[in-house]
Amino acid sequence: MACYGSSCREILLRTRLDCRNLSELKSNKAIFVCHHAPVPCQIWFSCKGCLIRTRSDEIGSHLAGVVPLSSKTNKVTSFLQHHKEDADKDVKITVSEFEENMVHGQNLTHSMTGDGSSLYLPHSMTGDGSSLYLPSSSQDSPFSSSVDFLAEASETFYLKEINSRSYMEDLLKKQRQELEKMKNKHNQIVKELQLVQNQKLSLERKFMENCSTEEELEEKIIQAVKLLISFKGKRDLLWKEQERALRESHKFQKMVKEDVCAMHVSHSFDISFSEIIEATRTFDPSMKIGEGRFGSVYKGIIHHVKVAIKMLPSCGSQSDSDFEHKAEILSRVRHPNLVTLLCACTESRSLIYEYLENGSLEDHLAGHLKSRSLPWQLRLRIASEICSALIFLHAHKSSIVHGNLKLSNILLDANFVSKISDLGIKNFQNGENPCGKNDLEASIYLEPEYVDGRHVTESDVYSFGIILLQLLTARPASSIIRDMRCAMEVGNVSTVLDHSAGDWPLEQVELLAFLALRCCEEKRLNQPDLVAEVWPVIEPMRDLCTLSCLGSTSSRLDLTAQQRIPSNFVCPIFQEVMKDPHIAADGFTYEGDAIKGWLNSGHKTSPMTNLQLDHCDLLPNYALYYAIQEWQQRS
Ligand SMILES: Nc1ncnc2c1ncn2[C@@H]1O[C@H](COP(=O)(O)OP(=O)(O)OP(=O)(O)O)[C@@H](O)[C@H]1O
Repeated sequence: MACYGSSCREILLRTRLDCRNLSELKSNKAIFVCHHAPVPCQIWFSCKGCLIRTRSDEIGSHLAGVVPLSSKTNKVTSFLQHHKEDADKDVKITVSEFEENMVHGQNLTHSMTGDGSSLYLPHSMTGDGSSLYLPSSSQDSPFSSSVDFLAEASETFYLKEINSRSYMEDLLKKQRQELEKMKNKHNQIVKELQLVQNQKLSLERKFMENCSTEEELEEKIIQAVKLLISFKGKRDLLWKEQERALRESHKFQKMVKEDVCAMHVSHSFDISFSEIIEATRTFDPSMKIGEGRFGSVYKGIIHHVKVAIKMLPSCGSQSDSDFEHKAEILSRVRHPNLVTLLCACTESRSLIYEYLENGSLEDHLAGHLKSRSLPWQLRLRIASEICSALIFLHAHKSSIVHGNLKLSNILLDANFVSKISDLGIKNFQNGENPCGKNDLEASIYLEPEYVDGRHVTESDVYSFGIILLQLLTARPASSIIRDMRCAMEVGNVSTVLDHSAGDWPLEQVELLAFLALRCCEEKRLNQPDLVAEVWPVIEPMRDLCTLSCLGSTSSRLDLTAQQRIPSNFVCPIFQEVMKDPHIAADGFTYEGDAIKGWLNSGHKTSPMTNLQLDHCDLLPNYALYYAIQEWQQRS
């Protein structure tokens, strides 16, 4: 028997009895209990089911009372169950219990627990205050019965313990499984947490990057805004400068117009010879443009206007008034595609024309100029312009016939707008006809029926046919009709085309070639009518060219003329870029003021074709207006 510290509120009783020596108690506790328990208490010491000693052996007392075990069974069992913690462990009786039993003089029964340990049972446990009788090892001794009972109880207890243990083990197993699950879950959560932390880190990194990008962008925005502000300032300045320049330009244009008007109004050849000398720097060779059958041509500036001065040879019998009169009549014939006769100098028999900067069609098609070859779009447009001018002339009340139409007389202005020159020049020749058969070059353009020396409109149609063929082929006029006819017969116009003009639209080309050959018919009667047959074919081609030029930024026409003013932006009457374009009944677009002025002055015909207008209504051409605006902003 062992006792753990007196401060401990419980006494652990354990009997370690040596069965080999039954006469002596070895356990100090047992000895203590034996000595200190109240005398009336009966104490049995047992070991492994054997009664080894009673206190009577020690103190010579005898049993105070024997209580039959059977009547006490329940209470003992419950006591045992109550106090037994584990079969292998000690049985505990609290000090208070023990002392109480000691104080009240209750008997303690020291009983076996089945494993050799001993137990004191207070008498109170028997329920009636009598002490527990534990029979001896003999069959019928009370101690022996007690041991059986204890064994039985222990067995029951053991079984219950086993059940409880298996239950506990199951429980434990489940709890372990739960724990395992929890662990797995925990691990999973830890992993997820790790993942989230990684994501958080990368997000933080991105956030930092974004922050720095944002700062950079902000910086850039600030710089861009500063730039914008400075650009706006510059733009405002430029606008002001542009306005000022425009005002000056308008002023200048007004001056020029006034000068030109002054020339027109006078119509009296008030250009003196000294002015001609001044303009030509005394006929400086560097001012000479060329020499024709009707005289030399010089360039010069008169009244701020660039002009071409044609010095006619002295006209013999032709009087000054005759010269002046003829010049005056010619100067009144105005068309956008006719070179305008501005004034004349009777003194020197000079005719002063508007100056066209881009030379003649002959120069371009014969490759005399170093500039690029004319693209097909421009050639088709030129064809329509010449046709338009001829229709205008032929529709004139006196039916004006040019009579000297050829490539060298088709001039191109700064915008590559074509104009027919030398109109009526033959009227200044006395008697002799400069376009006689002896002039080989000029004769090629003459119709075969030209025999009587009298030109008729059909002569111009024939010449126009030759010019059309030359525009298509750029071949010499001498063999051009034959060449084209051959090509048409074998159905291969392409072989005679001038491919330096680009990819011709063959469908249109064939139409035009067919029309040109009809113009070149030997019999006048077989020639087509310009208004009824030629114009309806050529006009759509002109529109096609305009679309093609506008649509294709890479076209060669653009290369040559885009930097210049697009011809359709220029008013055919004012010859200026239009500010307020209006479409008239003839389908042409004019500057609003120009066409209104034309109509208000009593004209009922088209300024372009001289044909009667169906009506005098005008329609604003907004599409062209916006195109001009856009172009002006770009350039
Ligand atoms: N208004 C003009 N602007 C610019 N150049 C012109 C003008 N008129 C004529 N020329 C140029 O002057 C040159 C001579 O022209 P001109 O009309 O006198 O002779 P031609 O047309 O060559 O032959 P022809 O005398 O048979 O008509 C040509 O090269 C022509 O391009």
